[in-house]
Amino acid sequence: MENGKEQSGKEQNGKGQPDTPNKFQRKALQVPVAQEKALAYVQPGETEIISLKESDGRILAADVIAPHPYPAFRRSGMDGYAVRSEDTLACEEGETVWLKVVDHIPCGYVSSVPITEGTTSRIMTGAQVPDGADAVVMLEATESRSENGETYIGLKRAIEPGKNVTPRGFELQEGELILAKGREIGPGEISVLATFGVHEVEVYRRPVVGIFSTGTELLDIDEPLQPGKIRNSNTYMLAAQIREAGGTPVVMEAIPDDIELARSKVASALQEYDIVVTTGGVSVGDYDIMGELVASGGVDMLFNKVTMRPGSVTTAAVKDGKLLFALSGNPGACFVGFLLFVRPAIRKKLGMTQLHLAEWTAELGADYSKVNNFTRFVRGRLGVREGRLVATPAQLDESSVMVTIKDSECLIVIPPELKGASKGHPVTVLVLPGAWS
Ligand SMILES: Nc1nc2c(c(=O)[nH]1)N[C@H]1C(S)=C(S)[C@@H](COP(=O)(O)OP(=O)(O)OC[C@H]3O[C@@H](n4cnc5c(N)ncnc54)[C@H](O)[C@@H]3O)O[C@H]1N2
Ligand code: MOO
Ligand SMILES: [Mg+2]
Repeated sequence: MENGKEQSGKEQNGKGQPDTPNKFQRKALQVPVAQEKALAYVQPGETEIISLKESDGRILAADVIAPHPYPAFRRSGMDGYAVRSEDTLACEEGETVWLKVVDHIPCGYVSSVPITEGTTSRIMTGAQVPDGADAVVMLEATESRSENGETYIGLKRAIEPGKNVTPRGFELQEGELILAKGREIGPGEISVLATFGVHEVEVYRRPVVGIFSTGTELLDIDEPLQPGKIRNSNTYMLAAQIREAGGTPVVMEAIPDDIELARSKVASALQEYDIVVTTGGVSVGDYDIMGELVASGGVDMLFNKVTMRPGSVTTAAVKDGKLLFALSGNPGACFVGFLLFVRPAIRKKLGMTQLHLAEWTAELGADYSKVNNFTRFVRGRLGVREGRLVATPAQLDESSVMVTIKDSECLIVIPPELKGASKGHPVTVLVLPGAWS
């Protein structure tokens, strides 16, 4: 049963918990409106300077400009001989052109012998092409002979100017923008930064995100199962999601459904961490303390209902400019609530520009019949059929269902006006982090 906890809560209501009169009246915001409302409180955070060696996955906080051209010198693309192309023109008349070898140029060595008419230097891939030469002939295209202690190489084919020579600045010119602020550092970025000797980088500090779950039913993951109780999976799922988003999770102990305990925990967490995320207790049940906490002052509520499923009860508040996201306890809703609201906030704090999940268009892989007044974000798999992207909804996609989260590659967006959708219908999909990338 999807909302079992609220039902048991109601049974216990007989023990005398009065209902708060207006706690059921919530104004539902559209997802983009709610997202913007929360994101308005987020500014890119502080920056720090770290070693490039440790920078994988971090976000650049400043533009990086090329301090020199790259390549910085004319570079040979082959093992062979550096020549003046005009010396090889005679090959066009069928002659073998013989050139005297005047130097031997390994990588890292700069020849002081310029190439003049009738001469050549043996050169290796990656070495600086000597002055005077404008092409490199591959070793395989040459023959050699020795005469009076000198080596000559013979060429049978003319070579065009520039052949096998990478010009200075071919990849980047001095002063060109290498990487813009807001860029995530990955292997390619590390390669380019290392090339330019940028051994330290200014990056945004990872936002520290405090997490705690609420629920008297929660056991920690190392505890044996007890009647009526469940293990706390949301906290650890969220910690992983926070890490993926670029934040540093701080796992706090779960608390029972005690509003005063939650209040003090929220207050101290908001002082200590950049963002606070809770799960559970945001609906209208008797023990849904987070909904009540947010509505009862101490923090400014931004919203407590969003026109989405799962996660309709996703709640957000702000205190001294810091965001509190109170996500649903239902694992599916917690997962989606994080992706739509918390992840973009972490990414904005990190100075990233692409805050939201990538949006693609796909064909629905199976009929989807559930109708709702709210936009559904249905867990699904992505595949390609006859060259077209296909998104297939999970068999079990209820908010309370945990097990299909692990199989999801996207969230299929089913707006209410579709009234369900049949197989083949074009749908927007939000691609989950890590899926297909
Ligand atoms: N009368 C109504 N009942 C419900 C409504 C409603 O509008 N009216 N909304 C439903 C929707 S939608 C959702 S979603 C849930 C939201 O529930 P809460 O956010 O209040 O969460 P809880 O009541 O604390 O728990 C719900 C469910 O999730 C389990 N849970 C909680 N924390 C964790 C955790 N850390 N790890 C794993 N699972 C967790 C909990 O045991 C419950 O089964 O309310 C509906 N009801
Ligand atoms: O918040 Mo609930 O099912 O809409 O997931
Ligand atoms: Mg509840």
